[in-house]
Amino acid sequence: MSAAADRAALVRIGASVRQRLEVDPAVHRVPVDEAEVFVVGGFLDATECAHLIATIDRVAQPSRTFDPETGPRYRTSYSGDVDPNDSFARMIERRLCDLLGIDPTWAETFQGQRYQVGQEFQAHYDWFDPKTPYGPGEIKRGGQRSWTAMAYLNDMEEGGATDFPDLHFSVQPQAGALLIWNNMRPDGTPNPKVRHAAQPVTDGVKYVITKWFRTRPWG
Ligand SMILES: O=C(O)CCC(=O)C(=O)O
Ligand SMILES: [Fe+2]
Repeated sequence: MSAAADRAALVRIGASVRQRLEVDPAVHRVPVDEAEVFVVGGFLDATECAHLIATIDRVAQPSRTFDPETGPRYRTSYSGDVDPNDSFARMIERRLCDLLGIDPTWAETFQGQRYQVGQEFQAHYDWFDPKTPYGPGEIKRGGQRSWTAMAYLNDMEEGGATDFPDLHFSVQPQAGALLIWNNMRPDGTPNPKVRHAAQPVTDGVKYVITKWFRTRPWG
């Protein structure tokens, strides 16, 4: 797959998801100019959040990152992949993929993540940099990460926000809310403005579940 073909595919997936989300009355666009960010309140109900939290507690291990250069404090949360054959996870996956209009085979397995007091995920991009040692391999295996969808599984009154420093906004976790953003610009190139961080948790435990969509079938 050539870089140009991938870029054209990223333009297409950017446009198709944008058009679908913009006409969905449950979806709200975050008013920022330099990136496409959407929120959906109540995407998951309380029972679904509780079920996913229990799943994360079963699979969570100290988080890893792709980049071996990152320091020890870079991603201190615990995370783990949700069993892709779990029927409950598949039901949530179908709902999410239907919302975005992307086939589930184009997305990575759900990753659950848990942050205890003091834990964080420092500022990063979800898109792959082809200049890193792991970038070309990932891009070969399903292509660039196009959209990210992340659901909060519990409320946090303070601490643990998802912060987009270059877009000047942050989102405080609310149980069941879904945050969706395009990692690319509409022209299919990586968006330098979508850098984001999970700020340190100051009280309680934060749980999220994330799905990263690619450019073509993954895996
Ligand atoms: O936990 C958050 O608020 C952000 C998580 C994140 O950036 C990711 O999973 O890629
Ligand atoms: Fe991220």
